[in-house]
Amino acid sequence: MAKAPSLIVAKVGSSTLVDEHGALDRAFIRSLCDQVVELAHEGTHVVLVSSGAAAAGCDELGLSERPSDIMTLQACAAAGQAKLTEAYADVLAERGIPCGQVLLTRRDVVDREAYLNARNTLMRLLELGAMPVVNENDTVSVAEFAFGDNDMLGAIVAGLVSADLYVILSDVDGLYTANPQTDPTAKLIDRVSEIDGRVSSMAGGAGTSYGTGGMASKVRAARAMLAAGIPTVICRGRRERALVDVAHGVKVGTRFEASAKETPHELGRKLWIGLAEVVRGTLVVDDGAARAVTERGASVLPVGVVETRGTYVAGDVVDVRDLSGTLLGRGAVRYSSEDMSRVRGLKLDVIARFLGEDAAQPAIHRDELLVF
Ligand SMILES: Nc1ncnc2c1ncn2[C@@H]1O[C@H](COP(=O)(O)OP(=O)(O)O)[C@@H](O)[C@H]1O
Ligand SMILES: N[C@@H](CCC(=O)OP(=O)(O)O)C(=O)O
Repeated sequence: MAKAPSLIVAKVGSSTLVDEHGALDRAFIRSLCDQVVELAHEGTHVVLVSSGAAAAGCDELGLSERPSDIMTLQACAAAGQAKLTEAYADVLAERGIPCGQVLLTRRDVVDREAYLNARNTLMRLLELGAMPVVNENDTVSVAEFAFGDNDMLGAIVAGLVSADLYVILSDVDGLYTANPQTDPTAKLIDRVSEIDGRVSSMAGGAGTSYGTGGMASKVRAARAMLAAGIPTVICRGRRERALVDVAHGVKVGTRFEASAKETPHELGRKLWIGLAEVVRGTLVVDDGAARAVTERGASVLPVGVVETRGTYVAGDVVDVRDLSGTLLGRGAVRYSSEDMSRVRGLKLDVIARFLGEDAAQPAIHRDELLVF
């Protein structure tokens, strides 16, 4: 029998958290917390990524339907987040478990220091026997800094804490060959080992007015987890004991099994860069550099960079593309765009001679480069 996971990140969607009247479904929250407690007794910790703030806030503020303007939506999220955390905290307290609220934005994972602080907080909460409840900080996240959907936030958190398993609890049994709400012939897929264009094209948008990303965002998150070597299961959250069964290795929903080329631990640092969608520029590399990066996992050296695009500072995330424009990877660049245009095409010893030893660095170090 497979070893029980010691750390699970479980993401639960809005459509699973609210009842048919749009109010928080406390019976569901109780059953979810019961499962978390049962797993804790077995030595499996759970970090919960919970959506539902905007949905709960609509109910709290007396709005009959989900607003479409961003400011009212953010106000709903603020009102609802308080209710949501209170609901988890009350139920967990009855079971003797404290809960800690962690609200993140994409900016937090792009910034290395904030990323480490978030990780330290999550790990410390677990050490202290508390369950972290994570959500996007919707009141400050707008436009480019918004995760937009919590499926990817959950994937980022799973990478952040080097989880053994990522579970997406949704309002559907898993990934079907087509949206089962509109296609009655759609079949459930129980296992996926590679996400190609065929798999991606099966996954459509959200099924209810509460959900935001639909199956498409879950499959994107699963793809990131495959790259990180973290197995991912998408299943129906309301299925009785869904989380416990998945943790026990029962076949439930759709399982995306990682190819495990690299261990999650090794990939943890790179994942935050690869998933950061605030990309400030592009390095175009020659064929030799492209081969070195993709075949040998080498760093990108200035000598292989033929073109730099965009305006960035050292530490920003940039794309790496080959001469035909294919995206090879994404990494944290060590030069500003201004310096990059000076050093591109030069060998490190030449850069050292003209600019000093300290200035002679890889354009992107292999440890800070996620190759796709
Ligand atoms: N191929 C597919 N398989 C399963 N569900 C799909 C598929 N394509 C689209 N969907 C829709 O995705 C929905 C789940 O996503 P979403 O509504 O965002 O839920 P959540 O609130 O759990 O994030 C399903 O209810 C379904 O309507
Ligand atoms: N941060 C938002 C949730 C966004 C989101 O991704 O929702 P869902 O698609 O239901 O997981 C909220 O709490 O309302």
